[in-house]
Amino acid sequence: MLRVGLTGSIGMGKSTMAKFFADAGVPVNDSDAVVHQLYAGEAAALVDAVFPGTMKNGAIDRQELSRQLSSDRDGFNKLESIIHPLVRNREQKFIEQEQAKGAEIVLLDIPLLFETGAEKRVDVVVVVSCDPQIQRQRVLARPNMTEEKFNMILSRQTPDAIKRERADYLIDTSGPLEASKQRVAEIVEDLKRRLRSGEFQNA
Ligand SMILES: CC(C)(COP(=O)(O)OP(=O)(O)OC[C@H]1O[C@@H](n2cnc3c(N)ncnc32)[C@H](O)[C@@H]1O)[C@@H](O)C(=O)NCCC(=O)NCCS
Ligand SMILES: Nc1ncnc2c1ncn2[C@@H]1O[C@H](COP(=O)(O)OP(=O)(O)OP(=O)(O)O)[C@@H](O)[C@H]1O
Repeated sequence: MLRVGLTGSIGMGKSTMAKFFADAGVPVNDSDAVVHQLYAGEAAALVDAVFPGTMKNGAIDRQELSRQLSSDRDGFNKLESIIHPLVRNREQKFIEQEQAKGAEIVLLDIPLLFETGAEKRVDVVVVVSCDPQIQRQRVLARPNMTEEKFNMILSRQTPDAIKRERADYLIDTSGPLEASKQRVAEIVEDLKRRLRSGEFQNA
């Protein structure tokens, strides 16, 4: 089973591209979505123990958590040490389930693919990128987003230029959605062709 890692900096269009892969029939595991599910379940009490007052009605309030992170120098490190092992666990379960179903290709949407060494767990890396001005506009247009939060998140991510260099496939989302969708279809076709040709012997 071919493991394709999808990554990209904040607002580059990663989630939108992951949906296009799913539309093309590729099962997707979305790490950001897993984090959000964990906050509404098993991770809520664990996070609230370290960031008191972030749990509201049994679920983590991400806005309150972001607020606390902005004034805690070591906050992200503490949070990531709780969350990342749980996310990794969910990813492993997803892989096992898809393997049991006989999937040929799976897409692992991993925002911190390069930062956490997840590159080693995948056979192919797809990077989603766009013009930095477009990225900025998209992100700042989101509700509850501030310049400070955008910068805080960006500072924890590998720069886009380095991601681009390390990509096996690049999707530039600066243009229309339809063009990005076409690019995803092209990548899926190319991966299937390479699989058929026996290029991924160990996958
Ligand atoms: C900081 C939090 C509260 C902000 O929540 P919010 O709903 O506003 O944003 P969302 O989760 O959709 O993330 C926005 C963007 O920031 C990126 N991002 C999130 N956490 C991190 C991080 N620790 N380091 C770098 N980038 C991150 C996401 O991949 C996404 O591109 C939330 O992202 C969080 O709890 N992050 C810690 C968990 C984590 O490391 N997630 C990354 C993927 S496993
Ligand atoms: N060609 C395009 N490709 C992808 N997204 C586009 C394109 N044109 C416009 N957009 C818009 O840009 C936004 C990208 O958001 P999306 O949630 O996919 O990014 P993301 O990289 O997953 O963000 P985050 O990392 O913060 O989760 C969406 O609102 C999407 O509709």
